[in-house]
Amino acid sequence: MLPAQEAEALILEAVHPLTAESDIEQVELASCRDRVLATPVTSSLDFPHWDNSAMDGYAVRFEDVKGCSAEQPASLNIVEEIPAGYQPRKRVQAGQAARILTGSLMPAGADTIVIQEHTQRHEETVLVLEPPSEPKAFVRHRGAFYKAGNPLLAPGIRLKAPEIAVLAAAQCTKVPVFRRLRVAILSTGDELVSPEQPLQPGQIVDSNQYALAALVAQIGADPLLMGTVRDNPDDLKRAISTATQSADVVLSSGGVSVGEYDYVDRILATLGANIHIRSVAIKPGKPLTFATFPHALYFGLPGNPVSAMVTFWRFVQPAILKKSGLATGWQPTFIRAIALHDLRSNGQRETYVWGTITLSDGMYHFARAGGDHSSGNLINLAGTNALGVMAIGQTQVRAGDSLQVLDLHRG
Ligand SMILES: Nc1nc2c(c(=O)[nH]1)N[C@H]1C(S)=C(S)[C@@H](COP(=O)(O)OP(=O)(O)OC[C@H]3O[C@@H](n4cnc5c(N)ncnc54)[C@H](O)[C@@H]3O)O[C@H]1N2
Ligand code: MOO
Ligand SMILES: [Mg+2]
Repeated sequence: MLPAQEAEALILEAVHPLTAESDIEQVELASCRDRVLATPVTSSLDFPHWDNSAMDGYAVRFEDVKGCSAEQPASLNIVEEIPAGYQPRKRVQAGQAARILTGSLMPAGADTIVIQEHTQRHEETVLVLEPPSEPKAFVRHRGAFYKAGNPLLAPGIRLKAPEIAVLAAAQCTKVPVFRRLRVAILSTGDELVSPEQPLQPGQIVDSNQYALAALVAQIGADPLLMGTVRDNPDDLKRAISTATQSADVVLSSGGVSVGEYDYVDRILATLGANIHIRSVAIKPGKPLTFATFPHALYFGLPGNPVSAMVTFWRFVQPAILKKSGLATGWQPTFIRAIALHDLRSNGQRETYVWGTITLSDGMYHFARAGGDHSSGNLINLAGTNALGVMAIGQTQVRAGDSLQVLDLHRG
């Protein structure tokens, strides 16, 4: 049994992110949300594109207003009004000002903005009652935010609202992103039926297929639902072989423990897979298989519903995120929280306790889910958003103690 951290390192080491030209596709700007940028983006535009005003007020020469006060205001003649989108035609000379609105182009001759609140308007004259704090006050200068030709966005970032705003402003209408990974999902077990089938004694519904498909889609990959496979070596061999040829990552659930119908590892071996991991010292999730084929990663997840999801969150999700081309941020998010209940473990494996984190007074608190913490109990996993972690050798956490928590940030 490998310690969890060693298993994680071994898995991430075996994951090679998408890089190839053939893995890049161009998507419309309006459809690029949550995709991973594949190539650097630069712009031929400066940001701001022109010197412009940050405030509604008057464009002036600092020289003309620097000594003014309410008692001795500077009186300036207004030569022009510059609303947004208008190209100024007049040069501001000594004793003159231009009326200007936020975002509008600075007129030639002016170097400073006086905000409207510091002025009094009398028809075509403006009195400046308070000098600007410094020359160039409230002027946004061309290129101050970004100079044309420099790197604008780096590859490997997830495109969210701020990055999409940058792409739009840079007129990048077709966005180069990595293709979505294909993740094949198959469930193994003679006892499994689909949700619409009537249940006979001994049968249960294949819930893992749906849970895993949701988890895969939630991190931006495409789930391929391959259905259920009987505990029969020939069927299983055919299904695994097909899955590894049609996907980047294959997830099976069930059939990885020590029973005589647990065929997955044996079949992986006969198909020539390189089996790196057969079990990990975590609870739930001990019988986790990780193997590699030349063009696919294979995770044989345990069949118990909670074990399948815990091993997904702890090991599969970081691997898929790394493989998808993300440059950072694929590691699981562990935070510190105060336990609201006593937690127990036999200390033999790293133990994951499901529950809920809430933030109050700037501190996270972890409440253990009520009910049975069996890895077969999918009922009380619903509504949780975090896993409390107890290290190997740690047999209890007392209410009020701080503990490490895996944040599942399920939104
Ligand atoms: N003698 C031992 N027995 C077991 C060990 C062990 O070390 N020695 N490990 C236990 C642990 S831990 C786990 S976890 C399970 C893992 O078993 P498998 O991965 O082989 O899975 P199955 O035996 O096929 O099924 C286990 C359990 O999960 C249910 N299941 C399976 N697939 C699904 C599905 N798609 N949807 C919902 N539920 C599913 C299945 O009906 C079983 O109840 O092994 C322990 N045994
Ligand atoms: O993975 Mo098992 O009990 O550790 O569910
Ligand atoms: Mg089994």
